[in-house]
Amino acid sequence: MNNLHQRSLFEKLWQSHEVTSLGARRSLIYIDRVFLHERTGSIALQSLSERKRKIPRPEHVFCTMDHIIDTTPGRNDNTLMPSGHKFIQATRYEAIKAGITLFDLNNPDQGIAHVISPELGIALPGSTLVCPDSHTCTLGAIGALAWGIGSTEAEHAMATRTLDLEKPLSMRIVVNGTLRSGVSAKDLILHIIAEYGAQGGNGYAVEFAGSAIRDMPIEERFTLCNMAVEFSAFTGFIAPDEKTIDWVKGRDYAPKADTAEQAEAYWLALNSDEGAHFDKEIQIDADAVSATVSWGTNPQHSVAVNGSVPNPMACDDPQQRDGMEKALNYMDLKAEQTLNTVVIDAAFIGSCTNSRIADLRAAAAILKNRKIATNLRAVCVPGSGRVKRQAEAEGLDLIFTAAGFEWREPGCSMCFYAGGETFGAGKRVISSTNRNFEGRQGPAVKTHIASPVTVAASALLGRIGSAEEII
Ligand SMILES: CC(C)[C@H](C(=O)O)[C@@H](O)C(=O)O
Ligand code: SF4
Repeated sequence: MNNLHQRSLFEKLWQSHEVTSLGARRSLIYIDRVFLHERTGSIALQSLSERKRKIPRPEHVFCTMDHIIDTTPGRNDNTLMPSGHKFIQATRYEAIKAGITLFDLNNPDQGIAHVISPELGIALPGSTLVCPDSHTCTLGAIGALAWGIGSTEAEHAMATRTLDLEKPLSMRIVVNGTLRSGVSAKDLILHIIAEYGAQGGNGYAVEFAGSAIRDMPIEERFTLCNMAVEFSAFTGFIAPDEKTIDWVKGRDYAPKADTAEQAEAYWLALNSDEGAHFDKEIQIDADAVSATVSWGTNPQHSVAVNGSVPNPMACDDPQQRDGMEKALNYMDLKAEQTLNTVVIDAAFIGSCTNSRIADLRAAAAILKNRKIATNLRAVCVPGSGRVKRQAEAEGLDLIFTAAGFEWREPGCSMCFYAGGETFGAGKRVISSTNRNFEGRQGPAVKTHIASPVTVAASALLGRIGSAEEII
């Protein structure tokens, strides 16, 4: 039974940040922290400074270099993106002038925005954080209300600490049961998007709940929420629990001493009340999820690694059928072709989806004492300087390089061609990233998205394959 006192987590997060109602589902929402990167943040900073607008609370604004920077060892401001160094230098100049915190190329804490903002305790449970980048929803994993905005909104948020927002509808995705061994959050989110469509979350703020989510380590929760935007959701989030508190505790920008205790008690109360209303609910059986890989040009085009490419003729919706046919054509695949016979040219482990320490450990466990297939190029790019150092302290870098992977400096790298890094025209890549759109990883590149263990296993096999085939 619903009543007005029973509120969903989303209601609690929204109401605790509502400065005022602007009528007709619009509210002015208080923004706790703004995060920027050099690709879009530089534009917002430059525009603010041209209009002579100051950032009144610069201590709440942070900026990293991740998108277009070079990720090869010994890097400098030069990048494969034509005139990319100008973005980097403009970001540096404006960030210093505005007095915000900058994680510059040589900063030991530099990394991908969505990896470092929780890692440093800048994103916190119960807080609002915005960034001109669509994967800001990643931070919902620890119970933050975080979403991607445009550069103009970023200017507004920096200048006023508020944003005028239309309230999304609420959805709860309840995942009960247990994910099978070798099946991770990445497989789960690809499964959900394949099942309910890339538009399935459009207009909704999505809470992930259920026993499989409670059982999930925090690092996998980041992966799950990261792809809420690939489901077209406004954002995705998970109620904080003891695991969240342990993960956040003591981080650089997290509350300290007495305020930490108060904050932790508050965070633990941030969950959906029994009987709270949701505009939509979906139930997923975790036991039914297999290791999953994309075959097409949209994350919705995903199937079990051991399965086969669907036949567009079997699809009733003419628009979707057309999309599937175009995707098969671009990906150079045939309807009903078995996926684990598809030969790959390259493998990539990295991105804000899967470049945290748990991802690298999981991939390294598959690669240990093994070698990647001949004629295959494989690259691993840790998500942050901290992840990289931790991995090196554990000897994971040596496992990757002994297997034949390149080991690089933190950044978005081959997740997105914006920085110019690519495996080369027309190559077929198995990738731990979140987007498989045409040209996403470079001209004519064919991207198959999968979990880090599937990427590692496929790199060894030289074709798409699951970890089950290795162990
Ligand atoms: C460049 C940036 C705005 C973009 C985003 O919004 O997500 C990028 O990070 C991506 O993954 O496509
Ligand atoms: S790693 Fe990829 S998805 Fe994530 S912010 Fe960078 S470009 Fe976007």
